Parts: sequence; C-alpha cells; structure tokens
Amino acid sequence: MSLLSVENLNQVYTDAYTHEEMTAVGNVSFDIPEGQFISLIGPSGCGKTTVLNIVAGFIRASGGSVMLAGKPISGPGPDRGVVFQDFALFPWKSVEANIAFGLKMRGVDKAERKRRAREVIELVGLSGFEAKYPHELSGGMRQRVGVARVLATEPTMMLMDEPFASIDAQTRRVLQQEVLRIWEQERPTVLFVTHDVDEAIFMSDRVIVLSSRPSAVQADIEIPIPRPRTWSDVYADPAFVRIRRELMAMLGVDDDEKGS
Ligand SMILES: Nc1ncnc2c1ncn2[C@@H]1O[C@H](COP(=O)(O)OP(=O)(O)OP(=O)(O)O)[C@@H](O)[C@H]1O
Repeated sequence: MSLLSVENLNQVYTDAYTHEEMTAVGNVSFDIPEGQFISLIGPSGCGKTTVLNIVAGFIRASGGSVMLAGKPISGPGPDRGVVFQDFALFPWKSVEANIAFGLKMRGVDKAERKRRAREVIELVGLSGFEAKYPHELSGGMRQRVGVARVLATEPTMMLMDEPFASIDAQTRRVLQQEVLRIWEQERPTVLFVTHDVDEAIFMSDRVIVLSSRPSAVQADIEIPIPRPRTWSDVYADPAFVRIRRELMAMLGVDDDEKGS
C-alpha cells in the first residue's frame, strides 16, 4: 500500500507585486510505498521544492490531493521530518541539544531524549561532537546533525530538499553513502529532491522526472541496482550507465555536464 499518494497536484503562485498568476506545478501524480526512497528531479524551476513543501505541509496546494497514510495533509506534523539544504540548525544549541530538540517538543522525557540523541549521534558518526556548536563543525558535519535531528524523531516520512547541495563534492559522496547506509538500517520512507542525476540514481528505488513548468510527471523510473550500494559498485553497474544516459537525454543535458 502507498504511504504517500499525490494526485493531480497543482500549484499556482500569484506574484506579490504584479498579481500575475504563474502555474508552477501543472498536474503531478505519484505514489510512494512505505519504505521506498524516491527522488524527484527535473529542470530548474519545475516545482520540485514546491511539491516537497506541499508534502511537508508548509504550503497549501492550489489543487489536487496529498494523502499520507490515508489522511489528507493539512499542515506540518510530527509524522514528517525535513532535512534542509542550509541545515537549519539552532546556532546557540549544541549538537546534542539540536538533535534532542524535536523530542523535547514532543514531550519526551529528558533521559529518553538523551538516549535517543546519543543513539543517532553514533549512527551518523558524530560521537565525540555532542557538546560542539554548529559553528564549530564543517558543512558535512552540520548536515549529519540535520539528518540526525530528523532521524531522532522517527518520522513516518523523511523529506530532503537538496541536502548535499552546499557541501563540497568529495564530502558529498561520503555523505550520500553514509545516509544510504543509515537508510538501509532504519528504512524510513524518503522523498528526496535533487539536481544531481547521479545522486538520484545512487540513492533511490525510483526516480521521478518532472517536466518543465507547468510540470507533470514525465517519467517514473525503477532503479534495479542491488543494495547495499557503494559508489564503486554503482558506477560499475550497467543499469547505472543506461539510466543515467536516459535521464540526461530527458533533461536535455550533455552526458559530461552531470545535471545542472
Ligand atoms: N512563494 C512563491 N511565490 C511565487 N513564486 C514562487 C514561490 N515559490 C516558488 N515560486 C516559483 O515557482 C517555480 C517553481 O519553484 P520551485 O522552487 O518549486 O522549483 P524547483 O524545481 O525546486 O527549482 P530549482 O530546481 O531551481 O530549485 C519557480 O518559478 C519559482 O520562482
């Protein structure tokens, strides 16, 4: 059964100054079964972040329906955790306090907060950094905190909006592998927005391609690469090469441009 069901989603924005209407999301439908990792890719401005923000409950859609576990989404909720590109950590809180914050908001007692925070800190490889503040960490480490903070609350769905975009290329490859390792252990259902075709294939069970604005689903591609995955396995897999070529052609990019 689908955990997330997006049907005929439509989003029209009105320009605050000119009052002109612009259809960002035309008509988008897709389903995500429980435990799947799905990436959303497409040309710049096609509405990927808008779709994710509607699923997060940050934006109310102009039309269509979004159901999570059979219930319509009407706002943000503890069943969804969002990992943002810019980490969105509290600068005045330590690593451990940032991670425990969501649990505190949910009324989890102090001892349990500490236990769960320590558990996910270990999972994301930040043991020893519990007392550090965000400014004392590298970008890659800050995003580990961003991921840990969401994992700590055990959401039904994890929503990730280009979580590695502001991290240097080498660290990004390490983090992608790490997040995949964690995902394989915990198996949350994931909706992942990215510009990076290689990343989408590497991480996902399915890649959904949106067309340019007003967007619709142009393709929904299964990734038949066995798990657990490492970059070296995936690069050597003929399915990776074939799907990459297919996606690049769909997005109208040359093979050596690697997305946008
Ligand atoms: N709050 C808003 N008000 C008006 N227009 C908006 C708003 N948010 C997004 N848009 C416009 O809607 C379109 C889709 O934006 P969105 O950020 O969802 O696309 P995207 O595919 O995630 O883009 P990118 O790949 O560049 O990150 C863009 O043209 C954007 O300028």
